[in-house]
Amino acid sequence: MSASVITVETQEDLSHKLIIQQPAVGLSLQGSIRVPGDKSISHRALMLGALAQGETEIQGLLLGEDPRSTASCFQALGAEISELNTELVRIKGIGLGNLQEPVDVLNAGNSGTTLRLMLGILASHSGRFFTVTGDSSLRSRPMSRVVKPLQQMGAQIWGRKGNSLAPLAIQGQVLKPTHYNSPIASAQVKSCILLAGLLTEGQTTVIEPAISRDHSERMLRAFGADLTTDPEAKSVTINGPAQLFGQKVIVPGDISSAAFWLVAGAIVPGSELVIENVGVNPTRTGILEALDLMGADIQLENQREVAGEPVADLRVRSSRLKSCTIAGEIIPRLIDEIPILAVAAVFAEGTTIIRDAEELRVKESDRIAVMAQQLHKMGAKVTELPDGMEITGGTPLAGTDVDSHTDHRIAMSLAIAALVATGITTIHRAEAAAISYPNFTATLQQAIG
Ligand SMILES: O=C(O)C1=C[C@@H](OP(=O)(O)O)[C@@H](O)[C@H](O)C1
Ligand SMILES: C=C(OP(=O)(O)O)C(=O)O
Repeated sequence: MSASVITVETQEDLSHKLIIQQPAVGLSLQGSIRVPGDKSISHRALMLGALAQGETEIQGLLLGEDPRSTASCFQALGAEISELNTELVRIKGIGLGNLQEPVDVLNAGNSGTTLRLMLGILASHSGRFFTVTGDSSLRSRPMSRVVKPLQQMGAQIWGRKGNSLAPLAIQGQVLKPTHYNSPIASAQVKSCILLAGLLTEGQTTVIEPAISRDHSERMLRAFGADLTTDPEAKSVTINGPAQLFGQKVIVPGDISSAAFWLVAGAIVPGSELVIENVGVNPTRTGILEALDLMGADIQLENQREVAGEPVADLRVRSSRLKSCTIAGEIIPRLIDEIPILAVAAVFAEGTTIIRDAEELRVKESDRIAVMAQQLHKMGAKVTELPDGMEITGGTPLAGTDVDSHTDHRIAMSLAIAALVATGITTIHRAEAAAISYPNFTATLQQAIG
């Protein structure tokens, strides 16, 4: 209840310790909050704005570190992007095919989306040479999932471990269209190939095993690309070469960031929170379906469409949760929310089973192993499965030292768990939250009053 429940300590190595102390009288979360702009949409708006002819205006851009990485890469490629110090950003596009050859390595930082989507763009810009890298986490994440289909299109890409790990070198080529049956449901793979198809003459098609987020499809169409989708066949086709024209983009709040407050509101007794202006694109709302299955009390209010994306305010009230099984086609629609869902499961009656989520092992950290270890340290009953977790709820959590492993989603999930743990929880390397949610701690402070 008091502001001193939360303290941030900056360490000598500039990492942050987020210390959360349980007050004598239980805290609850109240009021209305806003979450920052959607990260997936922010990346795409920056990239398409850079590639389009004319000016693009983006309202509500996420000012997190990942979109900053995208912006700096596309500045190095020749786009003029206004400073990322307000959520209103203007871009003077360079026009498709006109990227400059940068004189230095492009650095995607911690962002898989930046690197994988950008690879499709770079590979199709013929006659130019590019080198790309990222931080130590990104340099260990698999790139063959995009390198292989790009090579089928004629791309020339080199890197360590059979061209699968960054740093990568790319010699841009005139590509040929492909009909790609992706073995994984990944919006990054789908988007990479569609972006490579922009400059490629003919029809480039991607088929996915399950539907993944469709922000690229929506935005490519809005910028003028000729794109068709067949939801039954789970396929998308782009007809190239395309022309893109600058647009006004309004970025809704990120449901992946809202997920922390949805779970916090559900598990902290006596809470009632409204999270305003959240994107509720059906390819992203797996978290709402999973929490509904668990008995959470969440209402969608003021549902509307904003610049081609569905948006709503989400009201959550605390309730008793029960276990559920999360597997199959829903996984790509809640993939980034699994760490915080694991926290919800700790407070649910019964055993929650999460399967078919092996993708989590190759995110910013191995999110299965890290969440299982850290929640276990706090006293939770969690068993790692090769492709998920089994979590038996009902054991109270006790505050202790936990570590984000420099993964933003882990840092924030552990902070929410700490709200219902006894004593003091110290989250090491909590600064990672700024990748997708720069004001996370301030909002946490605001919500607990
Ligand atoms: O396309 C995107 O913006 C994203 C797609 C997902 O990754 P995958 O495509 O690897 O599943 C998700 O985990 C990531 O945070 C953002
Ligand atoms: C996996 C994530 O992002 P990316 O793949 O872009 O690094 C995420 O934001 O949880």
